[in-house]
Amino acid sequence: MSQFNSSIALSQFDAVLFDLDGVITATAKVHADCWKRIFDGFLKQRAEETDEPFQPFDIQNDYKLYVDGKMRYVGVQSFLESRGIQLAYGEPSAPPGYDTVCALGNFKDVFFNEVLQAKGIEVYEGSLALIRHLSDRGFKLAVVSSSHHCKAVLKVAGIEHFFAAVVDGNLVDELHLAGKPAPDAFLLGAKQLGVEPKRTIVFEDAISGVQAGHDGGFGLVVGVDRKGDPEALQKNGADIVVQDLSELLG
Ligand SMILES: O=P(O)(O)OC[C@H]1O[C@@H](O)[C@H](O)[C@@H](O)[C@@H]1O
Repeated sequence: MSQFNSSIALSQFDAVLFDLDGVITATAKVHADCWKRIFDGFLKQRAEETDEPFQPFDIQNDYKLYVDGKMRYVGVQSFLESRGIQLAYGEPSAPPGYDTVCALGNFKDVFFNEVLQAKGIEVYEGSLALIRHLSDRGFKLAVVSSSHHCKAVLKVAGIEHFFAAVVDGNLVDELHLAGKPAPDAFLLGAKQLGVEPKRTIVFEDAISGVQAGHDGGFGLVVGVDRKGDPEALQKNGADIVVQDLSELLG
């Protein structure tokens, strides 16, 4: 029997669904930094207008709990709600700005594109090694990400050929699916691969992502702890937690 590591038998599974940002590529940090930049600008302006103290966006807390893994505008809404701030939703076509949920999300996207252009994309070595290992052994692989940049990131990283299906933010929008923490995007990934959720492994670094994997009834949800908080992933649905995917190569 082929072993994943001492406790996971590969023969129990046919497929693997990977989140992108923070699991395959180091782009979770880029997203988090860009969100901080945009929310801090917004919160500073609001503090001046309302005479209330400026309480900055905290990546460790605010990003992790309210934004990480979620669809762009859902993340904005979720964070604003946590601060008791009401803002009109606006239109996805809105120019970047601070006046609506969509404008804030679009503003962040401007920064994200700039940083990506300037810094490029880092693929985690351990993730690439595991992807190669699974691909060589005939596993069906897919990427399931909330990001609209998912396909571009996979392409620039030169790894798109490993994946038989990609469910990204564009497809979630197009099909009007509920984004993570709802399991719909992962379930669509499994459907596109033609596999049973029970025989599929999910890899996720976000709280919203392990919740989605758990609620989708997947055979194994692996939490990838890039933020030094394995308990948060375990509490929200991860069956096991690793620091790096290379740990599963045994
Ligand atoms: O704005 P995008 O690129 O569509 O990304 C949406 C979300 O994608 C997720 O993968 C990230 O964890 C979030 O930080 C990000 O907000």
